[in-house]
This record gives sequence, structure tokens and C-alpha cells, in this order.
Amino acid sequence: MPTLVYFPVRGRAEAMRTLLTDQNITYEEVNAGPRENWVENWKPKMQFGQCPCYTDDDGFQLVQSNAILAYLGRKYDLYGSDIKQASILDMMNSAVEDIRGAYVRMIYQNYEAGKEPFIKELPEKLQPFENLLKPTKGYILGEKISWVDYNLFDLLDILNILSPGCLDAFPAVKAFYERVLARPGVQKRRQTDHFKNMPVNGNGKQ
Ligand SMILES: N[C@@H](CCC(=O)N[C@@H](CS)C(=O)NCC(=O)O)C(=O)O
Repeated sequence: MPTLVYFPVRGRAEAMRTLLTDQNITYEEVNAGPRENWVENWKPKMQFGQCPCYTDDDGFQLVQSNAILAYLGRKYDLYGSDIKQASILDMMNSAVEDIRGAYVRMIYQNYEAGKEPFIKELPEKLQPFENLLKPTKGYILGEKISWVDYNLFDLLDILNILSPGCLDAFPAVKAFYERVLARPGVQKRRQTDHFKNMPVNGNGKQ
């Protein structure tokens, strides 16, 4: 069975947990914490000293959250139907990562002073997604969900926690968020105690 090594927080693992559950892929969650256990037993084994780490059932091991998501996309036919669609997904995922990276830095390094300016800049950051999602009327590529949809959904979820209602001015983004949220497999994940009891980030800020 595949394993996912991470801490008991949503963080950089929740998008892949949602993808795996929604795609009916059974996997085992391995808690890399607490801190001493991580530093002693896990960190030295990770290629870049960090997790999440996904090990497939044949032993193939990957770290770097975006690489893991893309691998799952390739493996489970969630990467579009040609190189142009795949490249659109790469582009969208890079844009998701731009916001997630800034979010993570704000949460861990500058929450008190950085939260309000970050929220102020959100509309400017969400507008391109509104423009790109408006004509698709479904997921990023239209009717079929892709690996990047799960990552974008997770990003919107944490932004909505940071700034409740921040999606309201973007009808296509909001409809996209609600469409993914309503998927039975996504609901299945969100009904678990594992999900419900987990903080969004490792330092308790959200
Ligand atoms: N670029 C990496 C970042 C991974 C990362 O920041 N991992 C953090 C948890 S979210 C971690 O392993 N922290 C423990 C440490 O650095 O010792 C990715 O996308 O996976």
C-alpha cells in the first residue's frame, strides 16, 4: 500500500490526501512527528530533509509536494489529454504555488504584521484564476478533474479560512471551490476525524 509521511497538519499534504481519497486510492498515513522523532528518524532519510514523502506500493519514493501531486496526476490519468493541456496544468500549478509559498512564509515568519497586507493583496492574486476558470464552467480543463484542481481547491480552502468570504467577489472561483467541495470523495475525506481534528498549519496559525 502507498504511504504518505507527514505531520498531523493539513499543510502541504492535504491536497494529495484529498486527491487520493477522491480517486479511491487506498494509502497509509504515517505521522513523522513529534519533532524529536522527525529529526532523529525521518529527516535524515528525506532527499531534501523535508516531507511530505510519498512511497508507492512498488517502493518508488518521492518528496516535494508538487512533484508528488504531478506523479499522481500522471499515474492516475489526471494530467490532461495532450501536452497543451498538461502544460496548462503546469502553469496553473505554478500559480497556485506562487500564492501558497507566500502564504506559508506569512504564516510561519510574519503572521502578526503580514496577515493584513496579505489579505489586502488577495483580490489581485485571485483575479487571474477568475479569468481562467470563467470559461471552463467546470474544472481547470473542463469536465474532467485534474491533479491541479485538488491543489487549487486546497489553496482556496486555506485562503477562505484566513479571510472568510474572500472568494465571494469571484463567482467562477467560488463555483469551482464549491464544485470540488461537493464531490463525494472530497466529502469522504472531510468527514474523517483525521481531517476534522487537524490544524491547518504546524504553528497553530491559520
Ligand atoms: N518544497 C517542499 C517544502 C516542504 C516543507 O516545507 N516541509 C516542511 C513541512 S510543510 C518540513 O518538512 N519541515 C520540517 C523540517 O524542515 O525539518 C515541498 O513542497 O514539499
